[in-house]
Amino acid sequence: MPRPPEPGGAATLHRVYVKICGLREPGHVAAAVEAGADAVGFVLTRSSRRVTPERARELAAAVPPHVLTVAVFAGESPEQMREDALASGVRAVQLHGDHPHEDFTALRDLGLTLVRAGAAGVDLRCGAFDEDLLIVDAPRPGSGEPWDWAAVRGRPSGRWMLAGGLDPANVAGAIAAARPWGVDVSSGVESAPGVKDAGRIGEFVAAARGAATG
Ligand SMILES: O=C(O)c1ccccc1NCC(=O)[C@H](O)[C@H](O)COP(=O)(O)O
Repeated sequence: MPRPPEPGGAATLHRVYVKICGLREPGHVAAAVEAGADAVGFVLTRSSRRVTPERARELAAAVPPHVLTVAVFAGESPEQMREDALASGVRAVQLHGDHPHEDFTALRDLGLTLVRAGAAGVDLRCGAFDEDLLIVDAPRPGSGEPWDWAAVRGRPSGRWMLAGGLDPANVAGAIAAARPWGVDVSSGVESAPGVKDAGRIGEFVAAARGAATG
């Protein structure tokens, strides 16, 4: 199973992992890859950013193996997620919201990287649901709404990404405030709701890479 790199130790400065989410166009996927993103996300759930599994497969096919391709779900059944994940050919699935531990267990045999995502009230231990990565997000995913990132500093453990209202201008400060292992963004790299912007994608990755976390 593909696994992302280990998080840095307590006193180790490490390269921040960067995921760009909600991509719908080949040019924006290429921009994310070119900028040096570690992961790209395709939303396969109810959203203005939704793509079909077939479209996700087309987009994922152009992504080199060192970049993780992620299908994002929220509330679908394990059967539906299995079907759509396999149809899209991604290497990771992200379960957003109130999915129970059993849903992760039901997907484990697919051999994909499992990502659990939720607001700061969820269990903040990465691996608590047998997932490989954790995203700590705003209450409304994909809304672009900032929240009190510093409030979670020191609380999540393992490979965890900060998300929710990040953009090229604030991501370095958010990293300094929360000290995450990685960051995830969607709205903050768009020029209009649901419309990605190649320039902002590049700026976001550069700003996140310019920050260090320990
Ligand atoms: O992006 C969406 O539209 C979405 C809809 C439903 C569930 C999850 C969704 N996105 C998940 C993500 O990983 C986003 O990148 C994350 O919520 C951050 O979004 P934003 O605040 O817009 O940067």
